Amino acid sequence: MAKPVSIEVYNPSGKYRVVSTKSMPGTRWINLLVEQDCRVEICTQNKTILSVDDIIALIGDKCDGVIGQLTEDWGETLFSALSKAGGKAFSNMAVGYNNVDVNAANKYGVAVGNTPGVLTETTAELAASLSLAAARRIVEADEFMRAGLYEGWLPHLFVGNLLKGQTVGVIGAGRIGSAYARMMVEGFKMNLIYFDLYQSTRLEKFVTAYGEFLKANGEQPVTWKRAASMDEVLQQADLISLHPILDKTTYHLVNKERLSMMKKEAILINCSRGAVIDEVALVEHLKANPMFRVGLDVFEDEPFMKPGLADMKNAVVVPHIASASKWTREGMATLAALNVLGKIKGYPAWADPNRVEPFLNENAPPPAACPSIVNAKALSLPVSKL
Ligand SMILES: NC(=O)C1=CN([C@@H]2O[C@H](COP(=O)(O)OP(=O)(O)OC[C@H]3O[C@@H](n4cnc5c(N)ncnc54)[C@H](O)[C@@H]3O)[C@@H](O)[C@H]2O)C=CC1
Ligand SMILES: O=C(O)C(=O)CO
Repeated sequence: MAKPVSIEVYNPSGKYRVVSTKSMPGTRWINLLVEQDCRVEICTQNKTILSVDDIIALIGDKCDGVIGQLTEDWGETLFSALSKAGGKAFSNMAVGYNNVDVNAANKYGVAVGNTPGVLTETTAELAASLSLAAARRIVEADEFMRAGLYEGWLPHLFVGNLLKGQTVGVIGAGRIGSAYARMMVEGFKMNLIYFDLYQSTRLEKFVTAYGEFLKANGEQPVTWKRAASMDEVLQQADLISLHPILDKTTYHLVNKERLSMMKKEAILINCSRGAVIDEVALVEHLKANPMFRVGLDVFEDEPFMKPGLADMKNAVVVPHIASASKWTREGMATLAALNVLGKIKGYPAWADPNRVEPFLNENAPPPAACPSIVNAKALSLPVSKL
């Protein structure tokens, strides 16, 4: 028997019961649910990662939909419990949904939502921040200052890498990878090499146009290349940022062998999922190659780091904060709530989850649609017109 979990309730007499496994930023998401006759229950348990048992207790006997977090294990057990409680909708408050067994959700007819778009630039900005922090050794230099070790300017003090004119490599040039590529190309005049399963025509056009602009102004133009393999990116780039989804094909994509292909002074950034890198191999590589640097927002066994990583001066590490801006986190909460609400109300799935702006406009009611349902096709859900 699962233990009871503490909750906060909004609109106790609401017809539909929607549970959020965590308190989420902003109030718009709560208001939107309450206005549509939902009773909203928010888990207030003082525990960062809820177990499957905790969530079963939250779902209870009657639950129409759940908003959950990327730290939770949404598999057969939870979808079966949600379905038994009459639930038809779940949304991750995240764009990544590698914590969700979508096949299990399909089996129980539960729609699975995610939150694309609203975090694209925020996440890309953190990847860019880590790139600069690693290239210019900002964390090491900060620690040095605070330790009272600075005795005056020196020609060799904290010499790092200049990005201008170097090559940025992007693996996974989807929404976030493309946004990051544009920032680094335009902001730092870097050349681009990318690898993705699909061609990113818009990104290529952007770099071409910027290159022409630079040339017309008497500057060295930037260039782009779509690599035929990921290895080509690893071998040629000076700064590499990982932005694929995590699935079977991207698990340990960067392993010992691939690390050894990279330039000795390369920089590797990961704001996707920790398991895209073999973190044990990475620690060994950092030890053997002091000029190689990494910037990591995500880790293989979050919240833990593999032994030795915390001691590495050539690693900048932050706790999975890439989407952590106020506007983005409030928007993620809104999209997640609207995914669940839309399914409960029988609304169609939004036709283009890359264009979710209408749901984020606080001055107008959101469209009568679910912003992003990843298994809409598998469940044969109707699709809205834009
Ligand atoms: N650190 C953080 O806080 C955040 C992490 N993320 C992670 O970033 C991921 C990407 O997000 P979006 O850009 O919005 O998704 P997206 O779906 O637009 O982009 C993912 C890209 O990866 C490509 N891809 C898939 N398998 C690949 C492979 N084997 N090799 C190379 N490319 C491959 C896809 O074709 C796609 O273009 C999310 O799935 C999530 O895991 C997203 C937001 C915040
Ligand atoms: O959205 C995601 O996938 C995250 O990792 C957190 O924003």
